[in-house]
Amino acid sequence: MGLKRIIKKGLGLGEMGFTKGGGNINWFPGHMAAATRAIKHRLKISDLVIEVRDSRIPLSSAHPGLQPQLSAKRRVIALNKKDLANPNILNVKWVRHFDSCKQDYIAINAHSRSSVQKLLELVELKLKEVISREPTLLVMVVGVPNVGKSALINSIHQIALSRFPVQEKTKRATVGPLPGVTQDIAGFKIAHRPSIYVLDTPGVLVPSIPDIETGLKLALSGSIKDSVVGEERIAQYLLAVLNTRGTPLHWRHLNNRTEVSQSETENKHEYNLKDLRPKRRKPPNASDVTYIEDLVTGVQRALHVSLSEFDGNVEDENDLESLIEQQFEVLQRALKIPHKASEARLMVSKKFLTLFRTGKLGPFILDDVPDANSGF
Ligand SMILES: Nc1nc2c(ncn2[C@@H]2O[C@H](COP(=O)(O)OP(=O)(O)OP(=O)(O)O)[C@@H](O)[C@H]2O)c(=O)[nH]1
Repeated sequence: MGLKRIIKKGLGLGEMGFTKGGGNINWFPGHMAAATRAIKHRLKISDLVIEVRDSRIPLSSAHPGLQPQLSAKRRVIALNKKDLANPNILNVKWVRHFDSCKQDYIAINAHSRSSVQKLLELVELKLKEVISREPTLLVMVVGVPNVGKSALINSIHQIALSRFPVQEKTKRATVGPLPGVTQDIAGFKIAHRPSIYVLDTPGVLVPSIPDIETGLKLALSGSIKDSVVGEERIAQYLLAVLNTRGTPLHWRHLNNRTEVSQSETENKHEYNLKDLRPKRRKPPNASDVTYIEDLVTGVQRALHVSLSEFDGNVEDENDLESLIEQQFEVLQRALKIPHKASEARLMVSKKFLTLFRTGKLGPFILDDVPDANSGF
């Protein structure tokens, strides 16, 4: 298939931070090895683990190496960032998959209080149905980088404060999970009788990369730093995925607003796409929103036209490569990147990735649902 081949050929196997075939990655900082040992220790003393994964990559954001320890524990998989994942695929195919594995899971948005509350209800249910006499139960949050562990723990903290305001004075409760031994572990109290604490420090798992495509998916979702793989390769991969799935062919809903507001936006080349990130205090103003909407429409229109007019075969690696090359050029115009910019290709890649990662190009799930019984 064109996508698989282009990943190996066009994306420069071996030049990336991956070893051949995927394998270990050479960017893994030494201090994370110590962190992994600490996670194993905290896992031992926890009564339940919330394994956070990215809904866009429900399998690639798992950590196969730690799965034996995780599945030996009471575990709830929190498929976070559900707002960025295709709801039809998530709520039907993936739900069926996790059900068939008999694995407790819940799709959440870590920024949404009601969503996190539902997760906590499931956690309490799982703990209380088995343990009622323990005075203190511990819940640990783990996951690979950038899946939203801190966002989740912040939301849990807010909910904990509303349930047990006394925490406000002490901020954090130190709990002694083993009889007679007080451990220096801090958590937020979320339930009483038995007391349930969620540890305030998440366990950061090292992403596992069994093959190059998994590495690219992790990079696209932000679990591996862009600099390890290179923005251009990640953008190439994204274009390969979009084209082989025929996604741009669905972008027919294009209106004429881009032309209408072209003059308004032409002078705003310096607008920073970082401003797309949600801001609490200063939401983007109306003209910024219009600018982003026009940019998205322009990008979708450019990809729609280039794919629908393409007379090659996207399953053929050479054809797919030449289509992607053309698309880099049309994207440069759509993203209003000055033609002579020496770093144009890098700028195109960065802006295009930002649009995808913030969900502006629509919800997406990159992993395919595995065959029955192939694990989770
Ligand atoms: N759209 C969306 N973004 C989210 C969600 N949860 C977290 N994020 C964003 O994802 C990014 C990473 O979130 P963090 O909470 O820092 O992720 P983390 O797992 O703690 O990351 P590390 O500290 O690298 O291990 C941030 O920009 C969050 O705002 C979610 O449910 N939806």
